[in-house]
Amino acid sequence: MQDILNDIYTTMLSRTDRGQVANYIPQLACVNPEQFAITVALPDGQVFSAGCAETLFSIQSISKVFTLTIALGKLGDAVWSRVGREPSGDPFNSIVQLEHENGKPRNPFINAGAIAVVDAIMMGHQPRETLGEILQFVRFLANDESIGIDEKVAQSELTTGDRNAALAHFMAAYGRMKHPVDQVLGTYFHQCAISMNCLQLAKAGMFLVSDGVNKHTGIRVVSAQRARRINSLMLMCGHYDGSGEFAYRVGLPGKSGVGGGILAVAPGKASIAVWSPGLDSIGNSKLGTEALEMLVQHTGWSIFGH
Ligand SMILES: NC(=O)CC[C@H](N)C(=O)O
Repeated sequence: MQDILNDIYTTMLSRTDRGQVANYIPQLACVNPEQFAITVALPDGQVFSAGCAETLFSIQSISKVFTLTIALGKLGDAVWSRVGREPSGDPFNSIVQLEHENGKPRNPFINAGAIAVVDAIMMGHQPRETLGEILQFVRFLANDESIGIDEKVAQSELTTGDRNAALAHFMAAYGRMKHPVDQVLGTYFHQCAISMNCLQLAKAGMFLVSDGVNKHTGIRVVSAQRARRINSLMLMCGHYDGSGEFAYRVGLPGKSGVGGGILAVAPGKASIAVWSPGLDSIGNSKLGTEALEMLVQHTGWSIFGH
């Protein structure tokens, strides 16, 4: 495995077109696009990495996997009265479907859906408490108490977050927000600003590899059925309007973020985190996707076969 990762790393180093860093969040625009990291965590406890796997980055929308998991734990199937489970085929920050579909977001991974999920898990609490809960859950998943929030990134998004504010207010107009919009948005921006490295992220994904049990800690996080369902949502919706392309090229459940990270799950085999800040036109990590494509070619881990 180490040889495969070294090979991927060397290939990625040679790439000249690395995509564009997200520039609509000024703090993310400052990140050096030359960086690349990959970590593969196996259920037997082995962890392999190449590149700067200990460098922290903004997990952004990857956090939506963790908040969905919390929401399912708190609300069970009632989550699905707040968000749907279908791919949107539209960009992550799109508003168009909301008007046609009664203010109900298509899925929990587009921005509107993730904002609705945060509103659902707040349950009358203040943003600080909800954020504490999210952070605690991520630390528990990764078995790492050092994980925190990059306040600069959160503030940067807060001051440029008109688009997300529009989504939240639009949903509120349909009576779909139970908490003040500014509180929900503040919580959402901070959850997206969680900083992790590839090592931590791969470990946090372990519970989705082995039917809901994190084999590194031996703790059951969710039921096997729930893990399977989260994986299928990641496969269908985790890369927005690029989900079909990602399934075609990589064939694994995956969730991307505009910080350039991707968490991918090879059920029964491995949890994989990749990071390269440059994005493709859809907002998914360009080299991250390429690296995962190489990895499945070498390992045969695609859920669709070799
Ligand atoms: N795709 C993403 O990672 C988007 C998350 C980002 N925080 C936003 O709301 O725009």
